[in-house]
Amino acid sequence: MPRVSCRCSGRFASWWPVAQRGCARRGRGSWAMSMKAGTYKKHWGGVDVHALRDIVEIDTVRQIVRVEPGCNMGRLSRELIKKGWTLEVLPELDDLTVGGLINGFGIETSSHKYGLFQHTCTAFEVVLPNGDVVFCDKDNNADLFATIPWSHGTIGFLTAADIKIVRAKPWVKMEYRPCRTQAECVRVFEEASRDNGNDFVEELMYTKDTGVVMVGKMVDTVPRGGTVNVLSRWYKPWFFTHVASFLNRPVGTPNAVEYLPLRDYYHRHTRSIFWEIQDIVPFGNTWWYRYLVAWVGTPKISILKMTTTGKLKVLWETMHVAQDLLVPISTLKESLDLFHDELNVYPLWLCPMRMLSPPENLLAERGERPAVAVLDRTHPQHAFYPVTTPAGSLTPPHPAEQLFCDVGAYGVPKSPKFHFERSLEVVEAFVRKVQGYQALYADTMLTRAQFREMFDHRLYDKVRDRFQVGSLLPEIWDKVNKGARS
Ligand SMILES: NC(=O)C1=CN([C@@H]2O[C@H](COP(=O)(O)OP(=O)(O)OC[C@H]3O[C@@H](n4cnc5c(N)ncnc54)[C@H](OP(=O)(O)O)[C@@H]3O)[C@@H](O)[C@H]2O)C=CC1
Ligand SMILES: C=C(/C=C/[C@@H](C)[C@H]1CC[C@H]2C3=CC=C4C[C@@H](O)CC[C@]4(C)[C@H]3CC[C@]12C)C(C)C
Repeated sequence: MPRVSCRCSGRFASWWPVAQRGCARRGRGSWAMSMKAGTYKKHWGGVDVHALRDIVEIDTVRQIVRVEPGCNMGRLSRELIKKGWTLEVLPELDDLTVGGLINGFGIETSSHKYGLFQHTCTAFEVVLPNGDVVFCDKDNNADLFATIPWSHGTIGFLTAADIKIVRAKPWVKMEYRPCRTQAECVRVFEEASRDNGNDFVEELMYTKDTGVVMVGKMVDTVPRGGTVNVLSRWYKPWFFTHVASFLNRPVGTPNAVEYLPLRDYYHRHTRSIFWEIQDIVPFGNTWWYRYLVAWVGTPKISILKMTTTGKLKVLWETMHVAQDLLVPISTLKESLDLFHDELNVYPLWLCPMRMLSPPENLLAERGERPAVAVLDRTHPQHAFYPVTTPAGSLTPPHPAEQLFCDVGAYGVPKSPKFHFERSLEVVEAFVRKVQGYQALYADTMLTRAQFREMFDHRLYDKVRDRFQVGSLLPEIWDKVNKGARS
């Protein structure tokens, strides 16, 4: 059986005894993007995968990049774009890692075409709790391949992944479409998301009724007279404030168009950590801050995490939310209303994502009728996709429901109703009702039973039994529930 990267496997001989003493975890600790450190990192044995962060190979014939799990998006975008290539889905914060995006979830503004980050992977190399190094793809160990995404390291350690690459063009032609009613915000966003001719689709909602839909296409050149905006320059305003300015244009003026360097586009939210920076450095968008301090760079999330302690930490945990909910697009209006009522946090991030059906062999094994008939097979890249996970949990609730939307709320809620735990429970109950999903980097109040209701564990349980993961590795809920993080 082919292996993705055998050179990693030698390192496990010395790691594994730690895992066998009870449980195992990766060694990234507070460097990780998850909001809080897992307390499991203190109690359970550890396996350090820090050293695995290389780009092993860029195969332009097979259109695959082979990477180790610690490689981050900042590095991948730099190396690939330099060579004229990019990932189908390249999440926007520089420090997000391949391992975290596959074992958790990864999304970007091209997800309306390609699905989640994990859908663009074609093979994984995994070290199982018994020390075996296993290769998996859609034909070999397909069940393992399907269950690694969303499994949060509870089946084994990912040591390498093959990810699809596509040709990159140097510029993104970006059109900003301001919308001034909630109905318009939903309609314009949905129409753009259903159009595969758009390379990138995103919306920032600034109030309940106003938002800017951004539609991007990769292009080779900037036409004469085209407006170029090099977003990464230190003196540029934060991206979300720049986007908000398009709402000030008089109604009826043509939509603004800008040309953004591709890599600047991808990392447009890195400098302002979406918009979290406004609560961390409230004067950070002033001209004097930019000239005196901002040129040094943005504070790293990992550093912020390590330095947020004591009362400040309690404040962040009770007065601030960071939640991403994946909901069927047909429920977008209802979701926006609920978010407004319970949280009233703006800007809100809207990112469309294509929901992909599990492969027929796995559905048949589960005794289910394939929903593939409704997939858009006219596009060659959509002909086959693996199950998302756990256990195909991200299968659309209804075959016709293929488009979902990530609604991201990051900031300090202004709703008078807001109470951290109660509001989170209300929002989670809504997401379960509409058969949506929750991102697990943030807090979840779900009980184990509710969690199993949101994420279908059938294949996941089978795979853990098959590889005798047993008590060597915890279940996902044991790692992500509120009590397991501090
Ligand atoms: N646009 C996007 O998609 C964005 C996504 N995010 C979120 O951030 C997360 C990614 O952040 P990042 O800091 O890279 O990842 P994390 O270190 O936060 O890891 C996320 C999860 O994946 C597990 N994991 C990571 N690497 C491996 C591996 N090699 N083998 C097995 N399990 C692994 C971690 O286990 P353990 O806890 O044991 O280390 C953890 O449970 C995503 O899961 C996503 O939800 C955040 C911002 C933007
Ligand atoms: C998942 C998505 C986006 C998420 C980001 C907005 C959040 C991911 C990690 C979050 C943070 C981690 C740690 C922090 C330290 C604290 O002291 C302050 C807050 C924060 C910086 C926090 C801020 C929000 C995140 C960056 C989408 C794109 C799918």
